Amino acid sequence: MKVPKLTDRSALEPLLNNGWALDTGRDAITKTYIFRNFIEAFGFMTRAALWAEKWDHHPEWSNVYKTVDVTLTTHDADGLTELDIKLARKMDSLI
Ligand SMILES: C[C@H](O)[C@H](O)[C@H]1CNC2=NC(N)=NC(=O)C2=N1
Repeated sequence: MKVPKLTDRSALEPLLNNGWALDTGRDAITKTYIFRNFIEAFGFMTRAALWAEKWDHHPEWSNVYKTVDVTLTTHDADGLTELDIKLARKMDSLI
């Protein structure tokens, strides 16, 4: 299903004030989460994965020990959409 690109960029503002940054190379947002240990990091990924699957919207992410690097963008739209805002907010609520 096609989703429209984000036109109201003001929706990004609260996220950019909460650790998210605009990717320099493309229309995406990124955040690095650092947890106390691997189990906390992996627990976060597990919880986020369930929402990603439920919403059929998936992060690009990697994990090294207690660090999780996340990039959100909508591949179908080749850029940011409401789905990325929604998933970013959800991820922030899961830490
Ligand atoms: C077929 C399936 O619905 C699509 O491939 C979904 C899956 N997850 C997705 N995740 C993200 N981030 N962007 C997409 O465009 C996307 N598309």
